[in-house]
Amino acid sequence: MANQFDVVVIGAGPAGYVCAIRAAQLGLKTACVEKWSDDKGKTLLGGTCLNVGCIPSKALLDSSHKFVEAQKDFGLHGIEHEGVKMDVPKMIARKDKIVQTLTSGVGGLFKANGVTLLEGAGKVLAAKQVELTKGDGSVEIIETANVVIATGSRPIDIPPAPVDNDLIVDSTGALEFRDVPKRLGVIGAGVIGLELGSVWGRLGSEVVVLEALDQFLAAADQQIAKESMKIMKKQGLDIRLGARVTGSEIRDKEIDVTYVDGEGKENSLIFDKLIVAVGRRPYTEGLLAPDSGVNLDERGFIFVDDHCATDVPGVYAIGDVVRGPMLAHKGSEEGIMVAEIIAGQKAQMNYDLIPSVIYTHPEIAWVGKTEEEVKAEGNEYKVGTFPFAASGRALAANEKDGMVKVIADKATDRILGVHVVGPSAAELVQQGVIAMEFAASSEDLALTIFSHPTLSEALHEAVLAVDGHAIHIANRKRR
Ligand SMILES: NC(=O)c1ccc[n+]([C@@H]2O[C@H](COP(=O)([O-])OP(=O)(O)OC[C@H]3O[C@@H](n4cnc5c(N)ncnc54)[C@H](O)[C@@H]3O)[C@@H](O)[C@H]2O)c1
Repeated sequence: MANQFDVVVIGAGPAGYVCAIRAAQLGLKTACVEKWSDDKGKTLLGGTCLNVGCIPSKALLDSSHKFVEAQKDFGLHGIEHEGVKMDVPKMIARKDKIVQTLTSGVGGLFKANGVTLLEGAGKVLAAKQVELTKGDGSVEIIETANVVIATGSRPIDIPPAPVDNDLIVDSTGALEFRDVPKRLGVIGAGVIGLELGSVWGRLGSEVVVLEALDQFLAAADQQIAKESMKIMKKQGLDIRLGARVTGSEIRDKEIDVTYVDGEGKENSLIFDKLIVAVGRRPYTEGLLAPDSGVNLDERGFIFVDDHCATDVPGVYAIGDVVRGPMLAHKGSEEGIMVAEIIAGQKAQMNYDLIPSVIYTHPEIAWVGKTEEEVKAEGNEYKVGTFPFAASGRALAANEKDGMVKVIADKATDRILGVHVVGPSAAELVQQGVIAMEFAASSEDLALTIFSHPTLSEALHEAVLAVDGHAIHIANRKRR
């Protein structure tokens, strides 16, 4: 039978929908399969990121930040106010409206680019056929020259704290609280735990974050992690490291959580709500027929090479369902790479320069290597740092917490890593991503003119500090 499509993408999250749009742009006859629907049966596009992840959490982070500013910071500016209150259902409704606008926007982009939306669950069969099971239970077999799997990830459940979607919730449930819990427990001081803990903490919850590891933000540069921990504790987040949750019991609308601390002592805490944010796992349930030929790795991710090709020629996998950081922008770039490869281009992606961001306030962001990684590699390196407390623009904005840190190779001066905790860290690190993508040295950035007064000047000062030339701080004496 002739192929109905050149490409069938399974999953319409930021990896899948971007791949489908790029494939269609390149003249490939493209379909995208999506099974997620709302309670009225309407298909929801955009995946975790748009529906229950990046976008709704940022909406709540922005609302809760404005609330804190109004409550605590307006007075500093001489803005008189009293009785600032938060209408939680209104905040949630604003978030829902943003999500709805963006998800329907993806549908509009599919139409504009000629991507066919196939509503239902996709399954990869042998010989690259895709089985589509629709909402009414009917099944259709789709013939295609290429398949791209982009089915994403799911929150991990842990036996000591099973999610009941009432008192114990995952990251999705934590976006839907109708009022502010008085005592909020969070299991996991990862990205989700810190972001959602911040939202509800700012609105008035007493937040305790229980983290099994002894180290805070183990993947981040540890100087930045320590600075971040200090700032978050100052904001009132009670972060307990080395705290391994061993059990939970629901009694009378309360959760009694037990955890073992660093000394091996058992402790217990009572919460009104508990968020479980202990990581995500690849979502492959019901996806692969036994004879599909697509293999998983030992951790359950779809096994792919550097170009996202699976073991079956013409079948690719991208995004959270394959190795690498579970980040929307990583999945989207993989989607573009794969669409271009299918179209016959020689596309590749630079996995060394994927930026990471934690959208707390201030934000924590980085790209490239941490000082710990550079040290472990044994190469000589230079470090420049600059605190926001010495930035005029940061002081004017009442944003003096945090710092910029730049690491450069001692011999070549090439920038190896840019790490920021502070105001607009995500945007500042993006400048580092661009510089590193062009293999810049710290001197290249030092010779660049930065507008005054901007937060970006903190990055300029940090690269100047790499060679002891910072102007607005005392440089460390060179030995
Ligand atoms: N801003 C962003 O880019 C963003 C936002 C949200 C999610 N994400 C991605 O989604 C994925 C999931 O996020 P996450 O925060 O759930 O995972 P994570 O892996 O970032 O953090 C989970 C944390 O939970 C801890 N943990 C595990 N079991 C525990 C236990 N029994 N008791 C106490 N602590 C325990 C782990 O040590 C870890 O520090 C990540 O890959 C993340 O990068 C990214």
